[in-house]
Amino acid sequence: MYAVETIGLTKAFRDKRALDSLDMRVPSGEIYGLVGRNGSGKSTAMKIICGMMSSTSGEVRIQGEVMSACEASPRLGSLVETPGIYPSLPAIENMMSKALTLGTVDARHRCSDLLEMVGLEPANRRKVEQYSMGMKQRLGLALALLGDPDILLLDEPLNGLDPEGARSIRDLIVDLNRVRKVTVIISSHVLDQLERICHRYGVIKDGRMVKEITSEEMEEACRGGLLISCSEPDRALALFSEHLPKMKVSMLPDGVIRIDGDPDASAIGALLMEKGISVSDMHTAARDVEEFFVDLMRGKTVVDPTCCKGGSC
Ligand SMILES: Nc1ncnc2c1ncn2[C@@H]1O[C@H](COP(=O)(O)OP(=O)(O)OP(=O)(O)O)[C@@H](O)[C@H]1O
Repeated sequence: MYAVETIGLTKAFRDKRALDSLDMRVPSGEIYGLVGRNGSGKSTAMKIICGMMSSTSGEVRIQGEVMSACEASPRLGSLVETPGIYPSLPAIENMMSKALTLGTVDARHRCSDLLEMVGLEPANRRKVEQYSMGMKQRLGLALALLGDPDILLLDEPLNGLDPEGARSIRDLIVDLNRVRKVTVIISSHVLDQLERICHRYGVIKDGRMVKEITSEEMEEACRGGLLISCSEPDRALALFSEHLPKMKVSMLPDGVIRIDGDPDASAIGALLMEKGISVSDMHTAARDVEEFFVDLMRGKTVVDPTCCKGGSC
């Protein structure tokens, strides 16, 4: 059973399909990065999953249970768009207001604990309108955690944060996942931020899921391969196709041959020598992770189906 699953989720705004039969599967206990270019449908998916918006068709399941339109699961906390913050109140009063709505037991203690956990001072009487972007994000996170959710939905929580602020929010997310076993769905187009914390990624384009991929599969796909410059690249390419049928071999525009994955360089060198092809250069090179995602977001199929176990890549 998945923590969150969408099946054929579709959202049409007049002439625009923001989501087009989106299938998304988020296993329990993972940090899932929702990746896509601007306008690809990330926020729309988040809003429908957390019950802020209805879908045109399709299904959302939270922990296996089918959700009705605009129904908010009590097991889910969210930080999507501007959270329900009252700017003229201090953080603790904002927390108390939501705690009262939720009927939180021992509310003041719980609110103070959560504010401390996200790095805000519960006794600070400053109005939230005077807070920095990072402080508001922290408050939004504390509010999302008030119902003690199993699942946390965070739409661009690192937006506008300086490197230190982003790192502390990232640390907090990792901590919630590791210690409290909270499943986290986080959207961002700051790829290197996600790369540090996610177990799995869903890459969406034009409202459709292009690929769901684990971080291990991504590492494998980006591990790169062997780049070979030799005297007769065309003959070498034919040779590799014959002798290395399971390897993905391609010729780059400059005539360099690339063998993906982790081929045995010395055996390849020996094969070329045996066939009288001289090698001027041979080295391994990794594929850039950002480039990998950008290719996926553009809809390019960049993952070699032979590189992953189990066929899920
Ligand atoms: N209320 C709306 N009315 C009309 N079109 C909308 C509405 N909300 C979103 N859209 C359109 O749906 C598409 C998906 O938008 P969405 O905000 O979900 O994308 P996103 O991936 O979150 O983008 P970003 O990274 O810029 O936040 C966009 O083309 C957007 O213009």
